[in-house]
Amino acid sequence: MPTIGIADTTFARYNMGAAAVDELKQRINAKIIRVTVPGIKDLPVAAKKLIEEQNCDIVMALGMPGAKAQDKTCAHEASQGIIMAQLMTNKHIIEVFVHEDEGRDDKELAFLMDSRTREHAQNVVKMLQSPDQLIKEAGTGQREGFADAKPVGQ
Ligand SMILES: Cc1nc2c(=O)[nH]c(=O)nc-2n(C[C@H](O)[C@H](O)[C@H](O)CO)c1C
Repeated sequence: MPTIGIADTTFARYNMGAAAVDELKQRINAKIIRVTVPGIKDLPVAAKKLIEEQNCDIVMALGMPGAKAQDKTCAHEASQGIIMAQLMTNKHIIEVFVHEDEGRDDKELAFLMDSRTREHAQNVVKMLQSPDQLIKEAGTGQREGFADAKPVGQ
């Protein structure tokens, strides 16, 4: 049975961790370990600890960069930390960020935070259980949250 780590934040305006746990529980028999940290810059070490101290096979790092310029910088820094944590542990940390200004209003933002989280949870299940399914989907313009893009040149 795989162990899946979920790290989310209190800064986010939607309970992304709850959505991830709910989606995973419907789709896979796994041990799920969840932690919540204040913000996205706290996610890299939270994910690394889930892997190294809690033996997680894969981690979802869930967060919401705000709309201000300093939030965008913060998101870039957090992403770099998450990539570094992946390279240090040789495990995937699926970064699920929804920028606050991706939604036209609160309703669309909530929809996007829920749907992107759930679709990435489905990706995690595929990565663990059926990586061949991802190969079948290669180049098909998959997008998490909003509608998929159309593939070109085939
Ligand atoms: C400027 C800023 N922006 C965000 C953000 O957009 N999203 C988020 O989740 N957290 C933000 N934070 C908080 C940091 O990620 C972090 O929690 C604190 O610096 C404490 O380590 C900060 C400081």
